[in-house]
Amino acid sequence: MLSRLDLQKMKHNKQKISMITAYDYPSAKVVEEADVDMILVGDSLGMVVLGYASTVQVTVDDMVHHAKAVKRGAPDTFMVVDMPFMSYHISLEDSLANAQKIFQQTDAQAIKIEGASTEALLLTERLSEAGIPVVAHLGLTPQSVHVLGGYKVQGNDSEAAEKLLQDAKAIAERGAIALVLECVPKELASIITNALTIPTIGIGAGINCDGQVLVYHDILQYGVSRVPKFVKTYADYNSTGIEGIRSYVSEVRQESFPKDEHSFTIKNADFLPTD
Ligand SMILES: Nc1nc(=O)c2c([nH]1)NC[C@@H]1CN(c3ccc(C(=O)N[C@@H](CCC(=O)O)C(=O)O)cc3)CN21
Ligand SMILES: CC(C)C(=O)C(=O)O
Ligand SMILES: [Mg+2]
Repeated sequence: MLSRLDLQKMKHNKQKISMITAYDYPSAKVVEEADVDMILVGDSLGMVVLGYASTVQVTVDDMVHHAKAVKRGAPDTFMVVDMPFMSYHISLEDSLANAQKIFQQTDAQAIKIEGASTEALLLTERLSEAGIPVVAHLGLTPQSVHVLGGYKVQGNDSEAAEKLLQDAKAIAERGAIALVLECVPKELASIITNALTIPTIGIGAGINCDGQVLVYHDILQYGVSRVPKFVKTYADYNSTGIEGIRSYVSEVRQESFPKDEHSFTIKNADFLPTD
């Protein structure tokens, strides 16, 4: 399994890091089989697999429940788990306890927190000191969607771009092992990537990040209807899945399923009860 040192080495050697989300046992098995470098149990699970309108409703218990299933499906892959909305902004004590719960109960390799707020910076330092690796997440931070006013590209003017760079440096200084950059112009993501010794993992942040992350269901077109501009889909599960299920339904109706090969036969017909 990857370690923090391997991540830095990969950046140094310009070896790109692949990351994908997974939310349950089967998706984790598929992802580990496909040899991805890192798994993210993202709080996007609230939208993608629970059907919420945003990630704001997701709880610590939701994250633990899903991450445990992911670990069972992908025991040998580096697993990062998102800390959900408001689980690290009430008090430092609560934040540490929530991080401990997620890290210990799920057997994760790192936790991820959004933003560079006072709380996020302090927590990153305290968790790193305590032995819990932290992945940072800047740019579009979906837990703040109601403050940002939508899922929009960030760092578009000189002031916002400068703040993003300073935030990235600050969170790296506090000990973050990697930085997810979401929906940032590729030129700015490139500058931030060059300014840091820790790897950047982009989602909608261009080719010059040290790695890329996408949502499992976006890559496979699985249960999602509209996908963001930065997504490339590599399979079409919606079509093949619906097609397969339609065939099943139709064969049940036509009595062409099940056939003998899907059925059991009794060894001695004398044992059959009479009605
Ligand atoms: N399925 C899925 N994929 C994701 O990548 C994802 C989620 N869900 N849920 C949590 C967040 C939300 N994300 C999103 C959602 C929408 C856009 C989006 O529609 N962006 C516009 C650009 C808007 C603008 O700046 O004008 C786009 O057209 O892509 C971006 C990120 C990323 N995350
Ligand atoms: C989109 C990625 C970076 C994420 O945080 C998530 O899936 O929750
Ligand atoms: Mg997330």
